[in-house]
Amino acid sequence: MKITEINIGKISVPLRTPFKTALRTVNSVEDIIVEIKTDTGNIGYGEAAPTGVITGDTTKAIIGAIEDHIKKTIIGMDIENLEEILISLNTCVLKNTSAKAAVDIAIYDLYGQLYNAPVYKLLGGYRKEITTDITISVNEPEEMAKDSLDAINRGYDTLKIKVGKDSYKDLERIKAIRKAVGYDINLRIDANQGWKPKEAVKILRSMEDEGLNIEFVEQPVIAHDIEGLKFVTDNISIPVLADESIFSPRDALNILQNRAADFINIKLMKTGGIYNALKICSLAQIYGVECMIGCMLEAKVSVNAAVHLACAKSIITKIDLDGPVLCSKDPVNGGVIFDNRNISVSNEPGFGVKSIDGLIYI
Ligand SMILES: C[C@H](N)C(=O)N[C@H](CCC(=O)O)C(=O)O
Ligand SMILES: [Mg+2]
Repeated sequence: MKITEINIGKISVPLRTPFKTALRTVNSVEDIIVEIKTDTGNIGYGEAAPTGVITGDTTKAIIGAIEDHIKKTIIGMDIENLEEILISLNTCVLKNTSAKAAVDIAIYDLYGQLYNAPVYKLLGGYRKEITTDITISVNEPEEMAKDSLDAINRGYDTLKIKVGKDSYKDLERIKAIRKAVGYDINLRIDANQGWKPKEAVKILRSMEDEGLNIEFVEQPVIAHDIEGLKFVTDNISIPVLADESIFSPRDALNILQNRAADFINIKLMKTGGIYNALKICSLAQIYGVECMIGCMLEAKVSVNAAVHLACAKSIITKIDLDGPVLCSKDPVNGGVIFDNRNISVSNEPGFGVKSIDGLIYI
């Protein structure tokens, strides 16, 4: 099964409500779709999210990396030689993890089709169903409490609450949400780098003192400040999850060796796809550190791949794959099935994506 063609397209999917974090406000998913064709007539699909503020990857940079570097490197290669393709993909251009993720996902899709097996089975086949949380955007406390109740009415029992913007309001935000939802609902918080280390410790200790029962805090401080991250981890009881601080397996190893965080958030857009995500899973397993699988604002093509990875690996114990359910519609035909918070894989070969509505080729 040889790669003959790589096509690039765009999708635009409006969100149900604006997505707001300490880093950005977004109204729609505007992602790049990669379609890889082979001499056997098989098609593999991948997706890249241009989350410039986190990955540095803009729409044009993603297209440029694929057009100028990746295409000429992997066209003609045989899907049977998975390792060779993925090493070539990862070395033909530095960084550009979102472009690499889209291509890596399409390659794994084809690899599954080649062996007529769903990817989660090829990678470990640990389970067939997972349960995702849902994100509550950062807003005024009352609005966040209302959004939290709406999410519970949609069937979610774990809320990932965005904080870190106008941080003097963060304690009030969590108090308002806890009061509204009660103590049977699981609350995790994500500051998206919004706090300074000492500020983070102060805010999180007051949440502890108020008995707000937070499952974990995600990325309290700026991504490059690993010492600051460790300071927070060492000075609060709430577990700390590293997100923007970890892109590569090397980043993960550094955090693991320094015990700078309690958990790791793996996102395919940061790792450059499944190939490097698997290495992070292995490192985390060695250190006994559980992982979350997360996503950017992504539709179901790349989230589909993340679901397969999560179903394959036991070290992934926390799921934040709510991209598709934040969207007002699902343009992807085939693939994993979302039933509110429950997501299940099917036995279709590869990732099972059949077609994508509204795909505009560029
Ligand atoms: C969508 C997901 N639940 C999430 O919150 N991801 C963010 C980054 C998303 C973005 O800005 O596109 C995160 O975990 O930091
Ligand atoms: Mg995060």
